[in-house]
Amino acid sequence: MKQPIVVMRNLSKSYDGLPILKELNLTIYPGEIIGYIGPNGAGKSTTVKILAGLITEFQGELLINGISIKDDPLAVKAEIGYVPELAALYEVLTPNEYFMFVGGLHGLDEEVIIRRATNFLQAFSLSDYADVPMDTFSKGMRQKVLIIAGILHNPKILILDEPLSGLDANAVIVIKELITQLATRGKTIFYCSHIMDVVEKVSDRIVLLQAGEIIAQGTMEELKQREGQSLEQLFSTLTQESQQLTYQQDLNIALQDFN
Ligand SMILES: Nc1ncnc2c1ncn2[C@@H]1O[C@H](COP(=O)(O)OP(=O)(O)OP(=O)(O)O)[C@@H](O)[C@H]1O
Repeated sequence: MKQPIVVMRNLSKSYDGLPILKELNLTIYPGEIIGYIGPNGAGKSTTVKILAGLITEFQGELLINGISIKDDPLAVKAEIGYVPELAALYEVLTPNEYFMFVGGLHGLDEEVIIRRATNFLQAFSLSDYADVPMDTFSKGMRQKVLIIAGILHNPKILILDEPLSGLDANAVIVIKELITQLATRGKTIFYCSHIMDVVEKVSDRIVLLQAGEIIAQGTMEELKQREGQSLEQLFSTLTQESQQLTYQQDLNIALQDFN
């Protein structure tokens, strides 16, 4: 049996006494693609910020590659690549300048940074923009740059928060393939999203989060067998049915003058 790469034990987080994450228990193995799913406000981003070492105040235990993030945050951060959902980019820089900056923070040699950046820019059809300031870039182009920056240091764990937002169909295919290929090479992918069809296609295991609690997890097949429904229906049943009804009623009221 492989050693787990991530172990969460009773991981909890509160803000002003309000519980946001409630005793999460999760064990993840190298090469797994985890689809981390939940409605807005469920606590997905809070979980990944803890995983990425950005939130250090929490209860419970988090081990990355056997090391407690509380004991050695720097060692843990070196193993993690994080692509946030709404990331700020230094727009005055070109992609190459940005990669030199990010790679430098990770202590990579210039030559390694240039080789990896050049190859990924080529794979993402961005070679022509390698030396163009990013303030003119589309949302999708920026997202590609952020993803490359997240993997430049060859992390064992890649955390992607809504990675496909703003990407066109071709880019989605490339990113999906990238995720699969990284997992084949033993990397662990922690993929947060509410876009069911993509998660269904790429994930080995789906973890459903609702109001800070893991309410179901398993492979797509296991979840389907369990409920006999598609993941989207299951997700709706498990997390959103009552909200959805309220929302439909509210929308009908809001639209009553629009006939
Ligand atoms: N710094 C903070 N202070 C107080 N409350 C916070 C803070 N950060 C997050 N929260 C609250 O924690 C809850 C979970 O937020 P989080 O961003 O983790 O959810 P999410 O599942 O990522 O949602 P989304 O899909 O909308 O990104 C929300 O109710 C949010 O208001």
